[in-house]
Amino acid sequence: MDVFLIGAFTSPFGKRPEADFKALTREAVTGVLADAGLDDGRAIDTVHFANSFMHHWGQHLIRGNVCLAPLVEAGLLLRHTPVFNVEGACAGGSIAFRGAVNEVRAGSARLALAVGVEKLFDPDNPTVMQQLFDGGFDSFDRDRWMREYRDTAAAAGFPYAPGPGRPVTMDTYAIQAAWHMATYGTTVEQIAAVAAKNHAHAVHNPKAQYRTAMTVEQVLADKPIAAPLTRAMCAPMSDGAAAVLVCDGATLATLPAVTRQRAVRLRANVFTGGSFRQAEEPSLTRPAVDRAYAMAGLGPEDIDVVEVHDATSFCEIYQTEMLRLCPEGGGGAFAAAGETALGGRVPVNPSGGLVSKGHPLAATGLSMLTELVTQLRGEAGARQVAGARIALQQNGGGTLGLEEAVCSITILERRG
Ligand SMILES: CC(=O)CC(=O)SCCNC(=O)CCNC(=O)[C@H](O)C(C)(C)COP(=O)(O)OP(=O)(O)OC[C@H]1O[C@@H](n2cnc3c(N)ncnc32)[C@H](O)[C@@H]1OP(=O)(O)O
Repeated sequence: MDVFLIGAFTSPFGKRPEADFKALTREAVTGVLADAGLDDGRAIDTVHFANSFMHHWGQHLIRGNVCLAPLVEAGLLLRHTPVFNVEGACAGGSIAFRGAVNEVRAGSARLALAVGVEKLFDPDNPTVMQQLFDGGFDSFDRDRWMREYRDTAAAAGFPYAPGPGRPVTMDTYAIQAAWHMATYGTTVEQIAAVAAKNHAHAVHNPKAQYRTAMTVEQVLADKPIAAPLTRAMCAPMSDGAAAVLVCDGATLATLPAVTRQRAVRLRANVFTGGSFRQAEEPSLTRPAVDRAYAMAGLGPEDIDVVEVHDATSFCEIYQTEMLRLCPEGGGGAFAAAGETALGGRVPVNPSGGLVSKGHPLAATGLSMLTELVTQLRGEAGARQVAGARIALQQNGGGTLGLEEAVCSITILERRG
């Protein structure tokens, strides 16, 4: 059954101590309804709600129900609308999207909403991310997995040394970056070129957390986080929310003409799950994207615009390889040659990516979809990819060993 994205919305991302979870949820839901041209959400049959960190702020269970209750009270959603709470770290929003899509496909909903809401920035506890991942990683035997890459990384001149002031996520990506440099000859300048490209893209994204262009030299000179990564190559701590509304073809036919015209078709949605053996295999992205290409009857050469999970700028290099947009090991040179910049062969992260746009975990996957829907509608203004018809999202979540625990690939197509 065809599934259509009829609304997509992302709140401004950033350090937003003024906005609590309910306020961010309201922003996302009212925003997506307005985007879809709906006066209210009373026709929504089901809501899938993603969050990872609300426990830190005192809300452990039924997180979405609590955040959505004021909207039910205000008459924006029907009483008794079911809410499904999901958690998938940085891919939580994509998991919520999958839930909404599956309900439409199964016929249990005609109109389904996916929402992701997150608050990471705590002025009273700036190391909250570090604490969460450190606790979780103990049970994943992190050191055993890091050892697999550590020797190669050391040979590249970047021996792993645990340090304060950063979460272990940045360490795992630093080690992978060093391994890539040693194995393929990728340079730190190429990683910095990816960061500089995304910071330049974010200048044109009014919702982005950081909208200041940076040169390669400025990126390299920024605060060291975990060698070879500097701060300007790392996703920041962010608050924000995003939402996507999906429906079936029969429902689409009943909606206002402007909503129908701006609707985007889902061509493929594939997930893969992590294992403890990832260090011995290609990333989760490779099997996921191969299935997605087969499902859509498309290949990498058909993709016009991409949003990838650049938790660090190194990740973008690796993911462009795993998505088959360039040869394995060639991601650094591909980016440095401008192929992934706006105006290049296949623009990647026109939104600015996680590094500049921000990375409020559970909202991230849905914000990527918002960007791609905006691009396919031709509404992205100064960051528009000319003639974009097919778009691809890659969103990773959590970490098992050294790679993600969840990978989501979504392919979207412009209608008409
Ligand atoms: C495993 C998965 O599930 C997959 C994943 O995605 S893992 C990723 C999950 N996210 C993370 O782990 C977050 C990683 N990032 C961090 O922990 C921190 O941002 C950091 C350690 C990299 C830097 O922390 P810090 O040094 O304390 O910097 P911070 O105080 O936040 O920022 C200071 C200034 O630097 C600048 N800055 C920070 N990050 C920046 C960035 N990415 N780009 C540009 N400028 C930046 C800003 O001017 C900022 O000023 P504001 O406070 O006004 O925003």
